Amino acid sequence: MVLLEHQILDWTDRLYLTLNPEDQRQLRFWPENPQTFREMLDEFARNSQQLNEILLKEMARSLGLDENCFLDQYGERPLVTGKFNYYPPCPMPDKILGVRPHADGSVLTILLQDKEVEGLQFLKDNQWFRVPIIPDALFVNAGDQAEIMSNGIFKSGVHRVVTNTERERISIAIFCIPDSEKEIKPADGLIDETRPRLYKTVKGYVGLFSEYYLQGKRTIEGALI
Ligand SMILES: O=C(O)CCC(=O)C(=O)O
Ligand SMILES: [Fe+2]
Repeated sequence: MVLLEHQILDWTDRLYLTLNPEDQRQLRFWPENPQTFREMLDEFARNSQQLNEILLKEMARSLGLDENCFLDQYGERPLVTGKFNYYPPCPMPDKILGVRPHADGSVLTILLQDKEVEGLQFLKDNQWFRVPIIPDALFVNAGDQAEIMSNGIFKSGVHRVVTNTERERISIAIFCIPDSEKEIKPADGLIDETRPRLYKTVKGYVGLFSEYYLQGKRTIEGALI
């Protein structure tokens, strides 16, 4: 998205499609070619939502919480968006990134990586670590809203995508996002004297994302108490 005149662009082309709620789908933007695309994407969306549910229940249980504790925060009409990323070969990979460092604004992101070309890296202890390719495996990462709900236990990792001069790369990211009308906050069971509440109650969180991203800031900083 180009929101500012002098914005630094990422080396990527993207297609965003809203997958859920179904009545929000804008089918005119859904490719008709190949013919199986729409049906396959519909199935992928449904399976991704199921995976999101299973993972959130297990995440809650792993912290000794009621299994629906995180899932209940999604509200009536959770949003699922699919982001199709295309990174063309880049003549100057040391000067520009495919995606600049950021953390996702979702609760969970389910990523299908390119089967052959690496590019995704995560930041840990001030060092970038490559995410290896495991063909057909899904890579799942916690986003800012998982960090908020878990009062900082599940960290929303900072990541970036590097480009290369030789080969194009593709990936599909599915972002699982609560209803924008629903308030998100740290689970009560995760707050006590030894672990004080770290985050405010937020609403419509992903709406804040672009503004922070363009300023090179982390959105979650705005949610800290
Ligand atoms: O292309 C990738 O591997 C990841 C892209 C990403 O981080 C994003 O779309 O938020
Ligand atoms: Fe991301």
